[in-house]
Amino acid sequence: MGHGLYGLQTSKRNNENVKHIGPAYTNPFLHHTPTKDPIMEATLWLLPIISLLVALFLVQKLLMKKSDKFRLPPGPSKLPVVGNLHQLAAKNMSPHHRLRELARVYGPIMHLRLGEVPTLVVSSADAAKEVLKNHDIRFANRPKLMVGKILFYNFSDIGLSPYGEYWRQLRKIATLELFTVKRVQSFRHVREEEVSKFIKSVASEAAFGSVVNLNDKLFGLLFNITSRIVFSREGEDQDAFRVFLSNLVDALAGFSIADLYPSIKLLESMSGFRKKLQEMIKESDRMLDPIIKDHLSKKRQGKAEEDLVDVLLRFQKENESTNMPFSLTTNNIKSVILEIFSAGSETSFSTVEWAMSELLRNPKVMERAQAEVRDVFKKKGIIGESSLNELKYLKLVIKETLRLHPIVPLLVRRESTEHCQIHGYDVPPKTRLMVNVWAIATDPQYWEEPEVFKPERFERSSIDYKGTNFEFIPFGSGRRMCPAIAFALANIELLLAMMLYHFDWKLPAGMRPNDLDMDESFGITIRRKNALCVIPMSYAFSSGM
Ligand code: HEM
Repeated sequence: MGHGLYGLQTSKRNNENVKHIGPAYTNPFLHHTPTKDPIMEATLWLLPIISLLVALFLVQKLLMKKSDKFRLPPGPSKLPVVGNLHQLAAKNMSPHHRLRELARVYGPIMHLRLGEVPTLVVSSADAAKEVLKNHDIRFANRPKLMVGKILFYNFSDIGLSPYGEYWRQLRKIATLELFTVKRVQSFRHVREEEVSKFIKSVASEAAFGSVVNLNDKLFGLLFNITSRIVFSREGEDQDAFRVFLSNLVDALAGFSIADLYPSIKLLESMSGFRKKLQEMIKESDRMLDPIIKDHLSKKRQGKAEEDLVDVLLRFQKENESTNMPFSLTTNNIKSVILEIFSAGSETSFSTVEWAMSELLRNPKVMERAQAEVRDVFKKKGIIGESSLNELKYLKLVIKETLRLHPIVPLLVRRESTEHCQIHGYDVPPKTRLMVNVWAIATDPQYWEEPEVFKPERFERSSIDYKGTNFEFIPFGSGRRMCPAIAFALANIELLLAMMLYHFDWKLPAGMRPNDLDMDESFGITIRRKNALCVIPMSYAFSSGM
């Protein structure tokens, strides 16, 4: 498939030469447009929506008749038009929690209809193996969510692009160029410098016995590391990016009204979702256009160290000059950068925050992990990445964190391309797939005391991150599994090791370990609802380390 399919070159918002002009930047997400006449507006909204819903109901009736001959998986009864949306929204629980509850009633292979979208929800290791291994190719596609169309330049990132030649080529660049172990190692000095700045900043607060908001500090750190790796700059506009990221995560969930009723194109504009995404792409262009321009300028030519934007531009140039059938437009490159940037900061930051939360709630585990880090670093006399391989227990702590808090608990949405049978049930084409990896990783069928944080459970186990042990697949499995595991672990391991080496950590006055809340914010990723606030006490500075 040619790249022309993926670039929206004709549209104004995707004009690669677009420049940010006009007055000083204001964050579009923090402003509301005042409505003129709410009653009139509501009436104008309702009439077409009701007619559309009635039409949709009739179409669904027809479709249901057609699908009678199928043996669909079990699931809760469906209401006209909304399907099972009301059951998913009930109890105000995050989707992965609610889906686990429903799976306990209807079984590990469950059929839902979310709006008009048929959805298969898989909640056991056996069933996950069936869809992600035995039928991997049939579920290797991604649904065409609006966010992919607008924000990722017509699905031209890695994660949302349809299964096909373009994705294959891009995935090859990802695994052979962007996320190789060698590339990850080449950024070691970036991670070490940024983590060292972070440690100093925490130490200065520790000197006063202050309570530190780890959420803010960790986000800032991961944002800086990712900015330097991707485009060799310290992160700018951190606050605006945080809001941007939060909107992006919501949009990726696929729960916007336009994504739930994809056949009603009018809903894209009526719901305001299209407008919001268009504002986001302007914001993204405002951040990325100068970066690309800067990388193309003479200034950067001949720089010894390639960042990820350089790698992508080099690939673009090489393919153009050799007339390869596959090449990348600048919009394609921006789309990949945006994806790496979002995935790179959010996932690692949340994992470290959950790991620290679990360690604070489990002082014995904290003690053992700290003893190991301090022992290894002191013996080797090196505090940094080269000692990480010896931190066996710390690696188990990270595994156990990802078991209880897999950051993408339902995996990134997939969609079936053809009819198939899963454990005797029919799954028609264009069925969306959610694999509840959190429900599987907390299932007593596979895990003893599944709700307890116990890194030792992995001590004599061969379970790894490669996606072949289906009771533990925080990075997914199969063709579309996360290509950046080494990239993610490099950040997480170094950061945690340094935090445990340099500080003892205490909860704010009067709080006992069990008082620390572990509430998740509502959404499609697993994030802490409340910031993690702790008191660091410097440990190692006196020993000159
Ligand atoms: C703790 C950290 C991370 C976790 C838990 C995680 C998890 C995941 C999961 C569950 C998927 C979907 C897999 C599937 O559909 O089977 C995914 C896909 C992806 N991840 Fe990660 N990820 C992490 C870090 C990262 C980082 C740091 C990057 C990039 C710098 C990244 C880039 C991607 C990309 C590009 C895809 C899409 C792959 C495709 O569709 O072919 N991830 N990740």
